[in-house]
Parts: sequence; C-alpha cells; structure tokens
Amino acid sequence: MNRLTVENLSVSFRIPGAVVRAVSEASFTVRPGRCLALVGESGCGKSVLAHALLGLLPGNAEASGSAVLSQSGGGGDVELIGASERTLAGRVRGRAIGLIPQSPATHLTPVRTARAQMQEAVREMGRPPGTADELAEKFGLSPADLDKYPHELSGGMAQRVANAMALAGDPWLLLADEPTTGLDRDLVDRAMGALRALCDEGRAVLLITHDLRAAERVADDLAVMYASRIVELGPVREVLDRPRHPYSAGLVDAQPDRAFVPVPGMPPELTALPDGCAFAPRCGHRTDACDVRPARGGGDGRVACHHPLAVQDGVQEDAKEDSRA
Ligand SMILES: Nc1ncnc2c1ncn2[C@@H]1O[C@H](COP(=O)(O)OP(=O)(O)OP(=O)(O)O)[C@@H](O)[C@H]1O
Ligand code: NI
Repeated sequence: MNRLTVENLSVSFRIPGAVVRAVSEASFTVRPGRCLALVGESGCGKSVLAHALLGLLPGNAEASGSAVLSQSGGGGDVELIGASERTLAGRVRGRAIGLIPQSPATHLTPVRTARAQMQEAVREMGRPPGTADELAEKFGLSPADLDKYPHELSGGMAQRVANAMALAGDPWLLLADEPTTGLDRDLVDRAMGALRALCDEGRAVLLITHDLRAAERVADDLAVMYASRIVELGPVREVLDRPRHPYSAGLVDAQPDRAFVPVPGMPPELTALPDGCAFAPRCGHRTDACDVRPARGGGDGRVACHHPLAVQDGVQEDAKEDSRA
C-alpha cells in the first residue's frame, strides 16, 4: 500500500548572523483513506514542512531526516529529502503528491479560462484530454463554469477548479496548506467536505491549518506543532477531547466554542530555541526536567512532554511522571 513516512525531518534556514530552526525532528505517516491535520500557530513551521516534502525549499535551507513515499503499483519508493529536481518534477509533484493551493483564485492565471488551465494541467501530467471534463464533472463544474476566467469565478468555484487541477495527475496523496484562507464558514465547510470525500475515495490527505474546527471536521489524526516541533500526535478525537500536551490543551481551550482563553505568553523565536522544551516558559506544569528536551513518549509515543496530562476516570490530572524521553 502507498504510504508517506516522515522520520526525524528537520529544516533550518541560514540567515545573516543566525539560524532559523523551522522544523525539528518531525515524524509521522500518512496513509490512503486517512487525513492527517497538522495544526499550530502562525510561524511554527507548518508550511516549511510541506515545502520540504515537495522539494520547494529555498537555497538557504538545509533539510535532514527522511520522508519516503512508499508506492505500490509501479511508483516505487522515493526519498523526498535531497531528491533531484528531475525526480521531484517527473515523479512527485502533481503525480504522487497533488497540491491544493492556499488561495485558488490567485493561484490561477488571470488571463486564461478555467477550462484552458485544467486542460493544460492534464496535458502536463500526460493524461488523456477527456480527463479535464471528468474532473470538472466530479467537482460539479458545468461547461459554462469552465468557460469563465478566474475573476469571474466565485470563491467556492475557484476552490473546486483548484481541487480538480490538483487531481490532474491522479496523485494518491493530497497536500493542502491552509486551503480555506479567506473563505467564509460555509465555504470552509464545503471545502472540508470535498477533502473528506477525496480521503474516502482512497486518497491520503495532509491538511495544514490553524483552524482547529476545520481539522476536527475532516481529519482522522491530528498533529499539534509548536515552535517547529510536533508536540502531540494522535487520533483527532483523542487529541481534542483529551489533549495530553499542555500546549495542545491550551490550544483547545483557546477555541471560541470552548473556554476561549488564549495561551498566555508568546512562542519563542525560532532563531533562539531553548535546549529544553520550547513550551516550558509558558507552561503551568514546568519542572526542572523541562530543561531537557522531551522526545515524543508518554507511553504511546504520542506526546512530547515530561509531565503529560493524564486521563483518569475522564478527569485530566497532571501525571507527574516523566515520559520516556
Ligand atoms: N526562506 C526563509 N528564510 C528564513 N526563514 C524562513 C524562510 N522561510 C520561512 N522561514 C521561517 O520559518 C518559520 C516557519 O514558517 P512557516 O511558513 O512554515 O510557518 P507556518 O506555520 O506555515 O505559519 P502560517 O500559519 O502563518 O502559514 C517562520 O519563522 C519563518 O519566518
Ligand atoms: Ni503556512
């Protein structure tokens, strides 16, 4: 079966006089039929992680670790980190991994109709011309819609064109980085429904968002990222209902439909990450142990914390035990 396995993926940027640690030792897998949502505050490294997978990092970036696309059915295995542009362009982008862009309207070329752009995308992927019509139909786009120029499309329509184009090369994995930026609630819900449908037809989805409600709607698994690191990863209901990392708990509590209380303080600069837990300065459970960086442990490999919140008889308590760091 197809699978994306990311292990200890780190990305840093060299800038004058400093190093930005944008992604630290990320590990997760994405499988067909499942949606993994990666959530976290602005600037925590979500997009950089996505760009690393697509080989789209700028020249001042350095990536280490591994991200392997294991592919049955002739695709073969591909190590994405350090892959050549030839491999990435010829075998990965659009073919194995489809990209659902952040703002479809601006992603489309303004001077050509939706049809022309869809047909070109299909042609580039070496698929029969009729594929464009099939994809249009799949996403409920009429021939009249396809005759429109991007500025004539509504936000929802542009979204559907973008989804259709992402499928031009029939990728088994879809990567959506903030696909609902600027959309109202109704359109967000519809876009999430479309993503879920893609999952249910057997594609894998990696959704990047800071919209916890959207993640809840579509994802099977949730990875919570804080200051470049995935601090908690687990089934979406477990993470949202029984968060074990104090930051995840804070993020959940910050939601309008929950306590609506923001986590006090600010995240650290990624140029000056502490040796220990990056959340410790904001954490109400801090102990001396937190000066040592916690690996993801907590018994089930789910949470990177020296004193994960425990669930006992439905009540969360401070477990006061070190994770298997
Ligand atoms: N080319 C670059 N050179 C130096 N630093 C960079 C570069 N690109 C990104 N960064 C830094 O990497 C960090 C992570 O950025 P990233 O775009 O991944 O955040 P994000 O989690 O996607 O945020 P948002 O939710 O706002 O999209 C930020 O501190 C950003 O300033
Ligand atoms: Ni981003």
